[in-house]
Amino acid sequence: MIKAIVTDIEGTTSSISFVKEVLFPYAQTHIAEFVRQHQDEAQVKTLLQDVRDTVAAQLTLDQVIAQLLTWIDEDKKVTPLKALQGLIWEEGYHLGAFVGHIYPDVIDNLRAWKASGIDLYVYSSGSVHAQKLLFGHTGHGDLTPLFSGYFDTRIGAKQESVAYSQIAGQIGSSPTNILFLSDIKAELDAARSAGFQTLWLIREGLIDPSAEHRQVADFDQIGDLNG
Ligand SMILES: CSCCC(=O)C(=O)COP(=O)(O)O
Ligand SMILES: [Mg+2]
Repeated sequence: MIKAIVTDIEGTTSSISFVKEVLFPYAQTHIAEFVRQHQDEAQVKTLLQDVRDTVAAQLTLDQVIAQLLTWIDEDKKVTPLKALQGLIWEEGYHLGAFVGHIYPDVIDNLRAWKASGIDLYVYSSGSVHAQKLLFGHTGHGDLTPLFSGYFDTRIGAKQESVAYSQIAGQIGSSPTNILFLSDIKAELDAARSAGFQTLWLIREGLIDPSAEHRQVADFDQIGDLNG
């Protein structure tokens, strides 16, 4: 019996190209100016300190910015970078520079699952703030009322099973009653190790019926979860 669904974003609810060709370049373009402008504000100050704590205490502001740009290039899921990206994307959403991409098959299925009593959660490397912005500013309106909670790297890395145990604890459900959706096998392996049920989204490419996790091309193929 599925009582809760936890979904990944990039490659699962939303296209990889939206994240890699729209969101990441926007952060890349604006991060230096954003950091310089907001460096004395408490939230940004703490995040810049987190970068120094991760790399080296004596980094100058220019060196911190250079490190952040390197992490963006390398798609590193480092918590202070992900938090800063969220703050920068907030400006982008509010200026109308982009809207959050959601695959059309996602919306009706999320609504149907929620209507059937299944609680919906998000787990992404993007910060919780960035997740709420994306689902709050989609081409299909504000989808945040569908979700009961959000998790990011502050609860743990997505390829570590302990993160999923923590999530199950916070949801307050047995892991066996939680379904995790992702496009990344290592994340699905970690979730399964924690006892979750899993589904592998293959948005582009061929479905392999013999794969270790059941593969689907989109949310429509998932079908009736508790039927
Ligand atoms: C919250 S939208 C931006 C997604 C993001 O920053 C990212 O790194 C993608 O991570 P995911 O865990 O959703 O694959
Ligand atoms: Mg993903």
